[in-house]
This record gives sequence, structure tokens and C-alpha cells, in this order.
Amino acid sequence: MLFSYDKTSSPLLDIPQWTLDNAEQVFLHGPSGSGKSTFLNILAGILLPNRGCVDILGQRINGLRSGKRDKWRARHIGVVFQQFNLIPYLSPVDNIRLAAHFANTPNASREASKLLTSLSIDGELCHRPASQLSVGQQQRVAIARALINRPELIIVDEPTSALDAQNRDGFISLLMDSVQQSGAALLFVSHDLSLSTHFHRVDALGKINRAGETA
Ligand SMILES: Nc1ncnc2c1ncn2[C@@H]1O[C@H](COP(=O)(O)OP(=O)(O)OP(=O)(O)O)[C@@H](O)[C@H]1O
Repeated sequence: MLFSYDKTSSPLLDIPQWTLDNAEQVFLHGPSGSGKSTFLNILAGILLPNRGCVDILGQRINGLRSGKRDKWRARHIGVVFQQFNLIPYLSPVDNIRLAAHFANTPNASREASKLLTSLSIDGELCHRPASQLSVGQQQRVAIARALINRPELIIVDEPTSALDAQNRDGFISLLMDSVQQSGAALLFVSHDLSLSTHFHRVDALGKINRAGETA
């Protein structure tokens, strides 16, 4: 798979092959600007490779039209991005119900409340606008939102960089517990190598990216 933002320049990513097994938990690291977030966006079908293909669960996602790709992502991939991307004026419950709506997931309200309770967001907090939650609470809502459609793959892009060590460890253990319970595969991107001990496999983007070798 080859990718560059500017098609006239040399590729940012040139990844001959990379695979993730069912239920595998992989930590991917690399220096700032090396293309980690870009790689995640390609795996999630938000960006398309210029050449090559991305197959997830037997589906060639770069072969799907944009609308179908969005639907497919909603059903099969849960994402937690750096800024959480919660809708600020919607409550935790409504943020999660919206994600469920995109994937036609049934019983979303009941499931959303169950998930939020399991992540210690309950009572009045569930109905407050997301903008009025603390960073730690927003993270937990983002985890719940990533899990609501029972995705087979969860992609997490360094949501811990703004946290102190205690909150960071809390976030990682909540995430790992939730992912283990759901049986999903997990790809977690960070440049903080100290977090890598929690994972089955550790990959360096520079090792899997041929463009990185020559840069
Ligand atoms: N939309 C864009 N258009 C053009 N160039 C971009 C775009 N997004 C990112 N880039 C560039 O692509 C390169 C890789 O960016 P990316 O965000 O994937 O790196 P990263 O490894 O995730 O970095 P960080 O660890 O700092 O988050 C950087 O040089 C960045 O400036």
C-alpha cells in the first residue's frame, strides 16, 4: 500500500504488508510526523491509499464507495481519536446513540446506558452536554462510543498525551478491560513506549514502512 498527501512527492507510507489477527492487541509507535495517524485513517477507510489495498475482515475497504465505506466502518470499526470528537452539545448517551444509529444497532439506548455505567459514567452525568465533562470522563464516553456497535476492530490514536501518569494508566487499563471483554482486536498508536508492555505485539512504523527506511 502506497500513500502520499501530495501525489507529486515521494510517498509518506509504503507498506508492502501488515496484518493484525482477530483479538490481537498491537501497539504501534513511531516519531512525531512519521505517519501514524495517517496509517490509522487509511485502516479506518477515512483516507484511501494511492496504490494497493486495505482488507479488513475479508472486505476490501478501499474498493467501497464513500457512503458504503462510512456504513461499513460504523459497523465494524470503533475509533478513539486524539481529540475524542464527541459532539459537544450532545450528552454522553446521545453521542453514543448517534454512533449506534449510523450502524443500525438495535436497543442502543439500553446498551449505551449499560456501557456508560460500566465505565463509571452514570446518573446526571449521562445527560449533561459532553462539553461539560472532564477530559477523563470524555475519554470514557469515547471508549463507550467505540464499543457500542460491538466492532471487531478498535483503533486508538494516542488519547493519553494530555494526561498525567495516573490518569493515563487508568485510561489504558479501562480500555484493555473493555476490549478484552468485547473480544475485539486493538490497534493502539502512541509514541510513549512505556505503554507498550500492556500489548501482545509492538510494531515500529519505521520497520513496516519502506518509505520511512529511506526518509
Ligand atoms: N491533511 C494533510 N495534508 C497534508 N499533509 C498532511 C496532512 N495530515 C498530515 N500531514 C503530514 O503527514 C505527515 C504525517 O502526519 P501524521 O499526523 O500521520 O504523523 P504522526 O506520526 O501521527 O504524528 P504525531 O505523532 O505528531 O501525531 C506529517 O508530515 C504531516 O505534516
